[in-house]
Amino acid sequence: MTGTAPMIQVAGVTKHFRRKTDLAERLAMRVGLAEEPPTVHALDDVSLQIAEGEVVGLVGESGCGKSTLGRVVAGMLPVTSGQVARDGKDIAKLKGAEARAMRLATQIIFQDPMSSLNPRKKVIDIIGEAPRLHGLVKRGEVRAEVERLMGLVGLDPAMANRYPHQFSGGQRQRIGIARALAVNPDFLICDESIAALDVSIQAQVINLLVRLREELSLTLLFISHDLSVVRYISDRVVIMYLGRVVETAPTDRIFDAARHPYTQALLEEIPRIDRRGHRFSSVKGEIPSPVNPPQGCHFHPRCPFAMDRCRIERPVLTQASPGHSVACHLDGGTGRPLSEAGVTTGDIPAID
Ligand SMILES: Nc1ncnc2c1ncn2[C@@H]1O[C@H](COP(=O)(O)OP(=O)(O)OP(=O)(O)O)[C@@H](O)[C@H]1O
Repeated sequence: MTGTAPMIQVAGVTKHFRRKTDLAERLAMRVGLAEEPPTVHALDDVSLQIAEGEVVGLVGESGCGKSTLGRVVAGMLPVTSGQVARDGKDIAKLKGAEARAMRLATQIIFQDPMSSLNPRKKVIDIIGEAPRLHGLVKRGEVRAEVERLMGLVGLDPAMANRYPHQFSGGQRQRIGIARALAVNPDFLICDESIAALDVSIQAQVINLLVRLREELSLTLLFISHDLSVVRYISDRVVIMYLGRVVETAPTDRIFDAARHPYTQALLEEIPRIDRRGHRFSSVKGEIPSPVNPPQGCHFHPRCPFAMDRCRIERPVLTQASPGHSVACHLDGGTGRPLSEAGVTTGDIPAID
C-alpha cells in the first residue's frame, strides 16, 4: 500500500471493442462484401476512485459501460488507454504472486447465478473449489469451510450436497456470494447481481451484503441500472452515460441535490413515493449507439437544456462541492456554468 492511495483508482480509462459480428457478417467480410466492424466506445476517459471500506453504486442505462468498467477494475479486461490502480499500483504491471493476489482479492458476483453456477456440481464443490485450488484450505477442511461460508450467507449448511437447481433464485445468489467470499476478497463487484430477483428477495440480498460489508470490512462496487436499488447500500453513487462519468456524489446528495440533467431524469423515473419534488421530466429518447457517440456532451441530444457549447465541447468532471462532481456545462439546468461558480477539479493522486 502506498501512503494515502485510494484502494481503487481508475485514471483516464478508455476501452474500445470491435463491435460483435454474427456469422453472416464475418463471411461477408471474408469475401470482401462487408467492411470491418466499427469500434464500440465502451469507456471514454473514465476516472474515479474507491476508498477502502466504501460502497460505491455505479448507475446508468443499459449499454453505458457499467459492466465493462467493472471488468476493467477487476483486471479481467485490458484497457485501451489509461490506468487502473489497486492500492497505488498499476494492476497491468503486477506480475506473478502479486497479480494472483490481486485477482483473488477482487471478486465479481454476476447477475444470473444459474448461468455462472455449474449445474452438474454440488454446492460443496462450487464453493469449495477455489479455496482448495489456491491452497487456502486443506483437503480435509473443505467441508467445514464450505459449511461456515454457507452459514455466513444465510444458507443451511445441511444443503451442501445439493445441486444449484434445488435452490431458489435468491438462494442461488447467496451461493454465488459464498463462492466469491471463499477466497477471502476485500473488494466485491456486484454486477446487476440482484436485478433478476423479486423485489422482496432483492431487499434480502442487499441486507445480506450490508451485513457482510460490516462483518468482513468489504469494499463494494455495486452496479445497477436502477438508482433506487443502489440507494440503500451505497455511500456514494457514480452516474454513467454512454461511456462517461457524468456525476458522482455521496448518496444523499445524489437524491437531494443532483445537478446533472441526466441524473435528475433518472430520479424522475423512481416511483413518486420515493422522490422529493424534483423538477425535471424523465429522460426522453434512446441512448445513442456507442459506435458513433455524439460530439461534445454525449447527453446533449436528449438534454432539455442543451446549448450550442454542449454540442461541441466535452464537459469536464468538475467538483461542485466536496465529494460532488458534475460533468455539465450548466449548473443543474439553471444556465449558470459550473466553471463560473468557482469550482475546481479534484486532485487525483499519482499511480506508481
Ligand atoms: N466483448 C465485447 N465486444 C464488443 N462489444 C462489447 C463487448 N462487451 C461490451 N460491449 C459493448 O460495449 C458497450 C458497453 O457494454 P456494457 O456491457 O459495459 O454496458 P452496461 O452498462 O453494463 O450494459 P447492461 O446494463 O446492458 O449490462 C455496449 O455497446 C456493448 O455492446
